[in-house]
Amino acid sequence: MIVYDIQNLVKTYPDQTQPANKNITLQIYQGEIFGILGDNGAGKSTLVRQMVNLLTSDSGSITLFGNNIVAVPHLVQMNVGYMPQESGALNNLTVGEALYYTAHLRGMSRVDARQECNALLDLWQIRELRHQPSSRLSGGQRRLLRLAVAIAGSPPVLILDEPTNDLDPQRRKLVWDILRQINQEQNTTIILITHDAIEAEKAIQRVGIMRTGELVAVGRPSELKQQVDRMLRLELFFTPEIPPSLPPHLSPIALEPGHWQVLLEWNQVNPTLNSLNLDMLDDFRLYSATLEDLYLHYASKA
Ligand SMILES: Nc1ncnc2c1ncn2[C@@H]1O[C@H](COP(=O)(O)OP(=O)(O)OP(=O)(O)O)[C@@H](O)[C@H]1O
Repeated sequence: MIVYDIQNLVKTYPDQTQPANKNITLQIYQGEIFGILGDNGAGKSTLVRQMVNLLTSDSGSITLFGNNIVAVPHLVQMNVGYMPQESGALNNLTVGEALYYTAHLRGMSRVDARQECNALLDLWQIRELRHQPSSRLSGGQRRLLRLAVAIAGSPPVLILDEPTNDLDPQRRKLVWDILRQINQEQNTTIILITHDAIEAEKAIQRVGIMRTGELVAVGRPSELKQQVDRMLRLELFFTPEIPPSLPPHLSPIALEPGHWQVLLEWNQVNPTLNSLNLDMLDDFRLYSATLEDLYLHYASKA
């Protein structure tokens, strides 16, 4: 069953010359975890903000469960738990109040909303913050509260804009575990934007990769990886001022100053290694492809 049907979506911000989204067509199916990956400024947040009706589109259409989201009031509010990337305070509500009122507004009785609040405090391991005003939380604590608010009342769809930002490794794992759990137990459809490609690989079932406002690849990671799977990732570490010379047909991706990545066919490995002046390198490593390589492959193609 199709949950979201997005057709030919275009959005240009008033003061911009280039569109932030160019003709995006995408279907999201019930019960899937769909990851949106892409570089900074690729148009990911713009896309999801249109999907939750916070931003109007210039043209194109979005339906949710078969109804146009602009034409049917409250459709998004009743069905979608949205966590924006920016996480300001929730109107000075305490943590417990934010969870209780959200669950109640999403249709739960007062008694059920109180139970939901308690369950969420335990699930997200934030019980000790129950009476704390949300304005006095740390960035990571606020992120967990925002996630808990998004899932309060068990909406059938979640849209999460960078759910693991600001979190330490232990809490990142908690987030991925909980998302997998509610997806499996409640068949919740989860759409998430992430830069956490390595962790996302364990959870997401389909991925859409965006580049300069366009969806450049959509599919299961395993399908998309067939393009790069036969490839190996060579990482080169060197003094930033003295980059190594590579055979001309290879284009390195600069991960940071003095750290390059090159995707190689198997038969290119030996000639490439032989061509390198190892005295000029601090180190090199060779890996098989991951979702992160897939993302770099599609997102950074010229
Ligand atoms: N409110 C705005 N007004 C004008 N331009 C905007 C606005 N928000 C975003 N943009 C521009 O639209 C483009 C897409 O931005 P968007 O925030 O959707 O990217 P993103 O993929 O979510 O990036 P990031 O990973 O950095 O969050 C960028 O060029 C950005 O500068």
